[in-house]
Parts: sequence; structure tokens; C-alpha cells
Amino acid sequence: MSTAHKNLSEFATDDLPDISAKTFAIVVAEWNHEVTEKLFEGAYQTLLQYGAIPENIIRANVPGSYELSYGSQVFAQKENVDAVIALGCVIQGETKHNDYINNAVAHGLTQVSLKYDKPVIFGVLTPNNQQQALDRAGGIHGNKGDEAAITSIKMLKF
Ligand SMILES: Nc1c(NC[C@H](O)[C@H](O)[C@H](O)CO)[nH]c(=O)[nH]c1=O
Ligand SMILES: CC(=O)[C@@H](O)COP(=O)(O)O
Repeated sequence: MSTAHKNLSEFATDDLPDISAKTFAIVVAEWNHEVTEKLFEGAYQTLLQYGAIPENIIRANVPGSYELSYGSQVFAQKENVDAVIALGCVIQGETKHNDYINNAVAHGLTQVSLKYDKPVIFGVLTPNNQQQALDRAGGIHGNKGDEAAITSIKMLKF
């Protein structure tokens, strides 16, 4: 189902785990910061809404989405971090550069999650243009940051 037919901020919230003592790291790409800051705000507020405390939410910035894999690994390897949320926005340009970034970060985040045996959430928008990005960062299709945060909470049930 495409996002055009599903709101990223609408999800089931029954049977969520207690996250009052859980620590979350949110790694944010600075590229397209006008979008990624909205993703961060959505993720941060969603974590608080469902029981996390501000002291247990760590934020770190990386230059671009390609660096999200390494930035997420830095936190995933920490014993006191229970889940990592990686946020970015890779807007298609004139070349295939966006494809290489998107593939690399999707693969990289998966490897980090499996290596350190903890949730590492792919909160990266891969839009064709700026408007599609804004529509998914608090716009008509909801906020990918909200979705990434609730996903991290649900994965802590495993
Ligand atoms: N064009 C976008 C980038 N490009 C930068 C890369 O992510 C990376 O920082 C660079 O290749 C150096 O390693 N990053 C985004 O997050 N979004 C873009 O649209
Ligand atoms: C996705 C990007 O890195 C972007 O800046 C590349 O743009 P372009 O393909 O037009 O060089």
C-alpha cells in the first residue's frame, strides 16, 4: 500500500510495552534539515506520548543519510541504549546518487540491527521531490518520524 493511501501517523497502539525505563537514540541526518527536523519532532513527541522520559532520549546529528549507518552503530553498541531510530530524507536528484545512498543506508541499518541484536529503525524518506517529503513529515500523509518511533516501541516487545 502506498503512503498516499495510508497515514504514517495512524497506527495500532494496543498492547504496547512499558518504555518508561527504556533508552532511545535518535540519529538525525542534517541534509534536508527542514524535513528531518520535522521527522525528529514527530519521533520525539511520539516517544514521550507513549511513556518515554526526556532524560532517556538521546539525539545525535550526522551530515547525511549515508552516515546514518555508522551513527546508528555508535549507539547500537552501547549497552544502555535499547533502540535506535535513524531519520533522514534523500530527495531524488539528477543522477543515481540517491539510489546509492538509499540502498546503502537501508542495508547498513539492517546490518547494525542484526549485529547488535536491537531495533534500529529505518526512518528515512526517499521522495522524488520536496513536496513529497513535506507531505510525509507532518503533512497530508502524516509524519514518518511518528511511524519510526512507534515501530521502535513495538519492536521492544521481542
Ligand atoms: N543528497 C542527499 C544526501 N547526500 C549526502 C550523503 O548522504 C552523504 O552525506 C555524502 O554522500 C557524503 O558521504 N544526503 C541526504 O541525507 N539527503 C539527500 O538528499
Ligand atoms: C541524493 C543526493 O545526494 C543529491 O544531492 C544528488 O543530486 P544529483 O543527483 O542531482 O547530483
